[in-house]
Amino acid sequence: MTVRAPAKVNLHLGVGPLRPDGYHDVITVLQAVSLFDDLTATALDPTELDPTTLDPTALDGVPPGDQDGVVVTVEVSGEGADPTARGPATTTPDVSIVPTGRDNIAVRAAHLVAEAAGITSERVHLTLAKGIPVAAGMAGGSADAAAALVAFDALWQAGLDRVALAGLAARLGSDVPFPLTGGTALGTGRGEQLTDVLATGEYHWVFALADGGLSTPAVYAEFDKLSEGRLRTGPTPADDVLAALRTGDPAQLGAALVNDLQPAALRLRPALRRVLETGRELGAVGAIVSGSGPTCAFLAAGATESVELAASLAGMGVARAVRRASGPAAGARVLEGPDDADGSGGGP
Ligand SMILES: C[C@](O)(CO)[C@H](O)COP(=O)(O)OP(=O)(O)OC[C@H]1O[C@@H](n2ccc(N)nc2=O)[C@H](O)[C@@H]1O
Ligand SMILES: Nc1ncnc2c1ncn2[C@@H]1O[C@H](COP(=O)(O)OP(=O)(O)OP(=O)(O)O)[C@@H](O)[C@H]1O
Repeated sequence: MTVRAPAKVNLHLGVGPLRPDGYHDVITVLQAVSLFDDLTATALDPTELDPTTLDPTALDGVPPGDQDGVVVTVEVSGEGADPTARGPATTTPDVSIVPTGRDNIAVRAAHLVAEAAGITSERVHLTLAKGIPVAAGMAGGSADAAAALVAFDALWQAGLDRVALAGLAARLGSDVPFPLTGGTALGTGRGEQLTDVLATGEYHWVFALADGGLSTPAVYAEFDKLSEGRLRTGPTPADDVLAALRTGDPAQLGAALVNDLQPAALRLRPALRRVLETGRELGAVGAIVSGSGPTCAFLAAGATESVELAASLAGMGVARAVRRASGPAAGARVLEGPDDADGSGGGP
């Protein structure tokens, strides 16, 4: 079974002061965009993990005590696939590499579904075909976690409803509930409490991907440093973005984009300033760091303009890669088969 889940961009990210629990209250407007991760879950015969025949790397990261119960192995391709995965261990942790053991967020999602469904012994192999850049502020891990919740709920016939899935999602991360639903939504609390917003129109985005990732906690910590000594009340409300979304006018939305984490991301990655300026000079109607960065998101006036903007940005050589996407995109859903590779659900 394959489940496809979308990336996100924060159209508004208002951040309040640090809370006692280590999180920040936020008011955010999230839009799902058409960059996807595809998660394929294949149930294995338990003998396929027989220790005498098993690939010795298949249980990497699985504590010995857990190897008789629910075992989920992971293989990654695309963005974040570790070229040295089978080579010697390195000492420098790289946030832009996707882990394949128990710390992969999709595996953590599988264990939560197993717990909720009373599953104690299953073997499943996951392949993650990642189109969403890693540690890039586009919620790629969260998309995989959402996809895993949907996949394991179906595979193990757990019968979890949307509310139950959203509850498990919030336990996995603040960004995880959103890719379950997709579209455009308002997030409050630490970002996990979602409500629908009235949005019209289709928006054409260009994303400038950066070399290496940025750690979300590090960016929030930098935000705290920058806020020191300033009187901060709650997070800034999203009124301008919400009003722009009702009009469907990209220029109005572009002018209303807000990201309170942007100064922190720019402090950690000063080179992003130049990327944002370049996009603006090339005619983007909006330019912003996506979430905790380091991806820069540019809103184009329309589809044609986005093609031109992407080509020009790529030509300027300011980014590792440039991707076009449109929003809002659908939330996590099962692909019906090979004919559904475009994610349309196989409908007419
Ligand atoms: C930057 C955003 O992507 C914007 O949507 C999110 O706020 C981050 O969401 P996420 O990656 O799912 O983050 P979580 O896994 O929940 O939290 C990771 C860490 O980020 C920081 N964090 C996250 C969310 C939040 N509202 N306040 C925080 O301070 C905390 O240090 C936390 O320990
Ligand atoms: N399935 C996964 N895909 C990507 N990263 C994962 C996954 N599982 C665990 N991780 C780890 O999570 C970290 C954050 O990766 P992710 O791609 O979700 O970042 P992000 O897009 O910046 O997150 P967000 O926008 O939600 O703050 C990475 O450093 C990575 O090592």
